Amino acid sequence: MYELPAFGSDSPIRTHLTGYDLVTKPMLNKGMAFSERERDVFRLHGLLPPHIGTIDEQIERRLRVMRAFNTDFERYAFLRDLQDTNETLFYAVLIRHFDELLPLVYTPTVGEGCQHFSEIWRKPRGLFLSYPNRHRIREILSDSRFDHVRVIVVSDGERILGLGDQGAGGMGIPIGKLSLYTGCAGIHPDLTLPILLDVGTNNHERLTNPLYIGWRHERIVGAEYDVFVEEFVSAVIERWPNVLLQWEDFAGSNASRMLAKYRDRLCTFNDDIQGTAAIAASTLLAAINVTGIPLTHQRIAVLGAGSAGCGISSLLLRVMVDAGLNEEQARKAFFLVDRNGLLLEGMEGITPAQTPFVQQRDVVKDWSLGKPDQIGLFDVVRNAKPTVLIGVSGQTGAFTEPVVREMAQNVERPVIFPLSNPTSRSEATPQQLIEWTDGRALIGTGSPFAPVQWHDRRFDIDQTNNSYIFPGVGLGVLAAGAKRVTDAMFMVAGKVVADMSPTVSDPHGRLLPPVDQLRAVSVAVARAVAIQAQADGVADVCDEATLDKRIQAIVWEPRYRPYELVVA
Ligand SMILES: NC(=O)C1=CN([C@@H]2O[C@H](COP(=O)(O)OP(=O)(O)OC[C@H]3O[C@@H](n4cnc5c(N)ncnc54)[C@H](O)[C@@H]3O)[C@@H](O)[C@H]2O)C=CC1
Ligand SMILES: CC(=O)C(=O)O
Ligand SMILES: [Mg+2]
Repeated sequence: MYELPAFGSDSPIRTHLTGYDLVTKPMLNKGMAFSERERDVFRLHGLLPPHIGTIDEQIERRLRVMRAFNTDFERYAFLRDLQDTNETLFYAVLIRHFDELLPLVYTPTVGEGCQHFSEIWRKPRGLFLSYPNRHRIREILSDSRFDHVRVIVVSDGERILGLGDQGAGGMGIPIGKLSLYTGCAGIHPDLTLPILLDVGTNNHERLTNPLYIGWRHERIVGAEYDVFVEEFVSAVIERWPNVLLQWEDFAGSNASRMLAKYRDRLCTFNDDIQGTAAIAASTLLAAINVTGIPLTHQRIAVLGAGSAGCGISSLLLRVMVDAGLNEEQARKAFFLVDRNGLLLEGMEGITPAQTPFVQQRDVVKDWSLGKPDQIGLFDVVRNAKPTVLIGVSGQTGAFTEPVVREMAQNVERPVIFPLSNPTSRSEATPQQLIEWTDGRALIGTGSPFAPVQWHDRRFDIDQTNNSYIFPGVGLGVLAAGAKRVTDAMFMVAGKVVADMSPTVSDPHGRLLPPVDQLRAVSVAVARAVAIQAQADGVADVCDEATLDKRIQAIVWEPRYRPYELVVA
């Protein structure tokens, strides 16, 4: 149909598509920017209005239309449509206006996008692998349109951000994540494939919505679920032996089980566990530049001991061990609080991922508690006096005023990360945290928040989101030709972002580079990840200059190339 050019280059794209077939192909459509000569050669006269435009003009036109909508959800739907109509233009707008567009194509608005996915579905993008089609997975993947695929993001829609089970509507997340692979790391859209494993939904609203696009069935679970996922993964390995497979927004134990099961069989990682951990570490390391309290002296309370909570704790534990603590000392610094309170030895239902972080009963025996039979977050804050408080519970407002004020009494600069998404699920708002700590809190949020004005000071709010990590990890994996993804690759990714923190040179600076620098961040992450992949023996070794060339050769810029007609 058309040949992918070397991505970094402006060499012509060769295609045999003409006329309507050309302008309706999102990856080739240039709208009114087709030149006079191209209109002659590709028989576009009449299909397009006579005006010949530029991409800059198109960006302005689209922005004007987008801004005229009343709601962000309408803007989301508009941008999804643009992506499915003219992909180059979609990315050109995104990259030039990251600040404005990231919250629309990603969190928080993508959450609404998933909730209302069935109402706005218009054109195929990615693959829905539905349980009733389980015998056809290989056939579906075999389509030649997917020959170039190098990165897959897959979800089963069960834990979409903090919004719970969205069934097939969860497809909005793989689409959004892969938009960031292209937007932040320049991975060409044709190398990416969003996949939704449609194994049913337990969301009653979705099941009873006549417009619901998914398989109308309660979720399959247990052995049937595992066999289905196995069928999917083995078909993926067969079709693309070197693909990078990212697991996203799987619920509860499925996330860690699937990662453990497949991480040695293909090049794969779980973003909620590993990507989140890396950016939480970056933000904490940046905060340490401000507080001066070394990592080895930090006490860390985590609300929500699920995928993200355990992933963050595991990586921070490793970083603490690297900083000089032994493992036993480091474990004592973690206080993980889940639905039933602080994780304690002997508690029922402790998962394998939580096991390293259960506290000894001895530690809490003299604590003063609100209720004798359960140790809640307030009790932890009062007694353990954490220096860091991280929220990955999906529970709106769980960082209450008493909790935050108590923490601020014990710590000069409380480090507080309400990481749950979307905005409506945040454990506290930055405004609250600043007020309750008299402006002393160092804050990282999962979703974007506007700057906070407090007395005569303005606080920029940093977005502690895995979007700083996964696009660069993907680019690094591709550039290195890595066969597996190691934990150390996430560790270095986290450290690189910390090294780019404005706090390295300015203790009053913001914690993270602003999101409009995500392209530079992703390239730096990619470089470090690729070098680590080589050091870990999961990629062939090459010198750094070669690596840089490979990264440059992959990074695609959204601009129009000239076209050449291939006569069949
Ligand atoms: N900022 C970021 O980059 C990321 C943010 N997240 C957010 O973190 C949240 C959790 O994600 P996962 O860990 O993947 O989900 P998960 O479902 O694996 O874990 C959530 C945990 O919170 C616990 N929980 C629920 N209610 C609670 C309560 N009242 N008190 C204490 N614990 C409670 C659950 O029992 C569960 O263990 C979501 O809102 C998600 O959007 C997740 C990944 C990345
Ligand atoms: C950011 C992300 O991956 C989540 O909230 O699940
Ligand atoms: Mg996620």
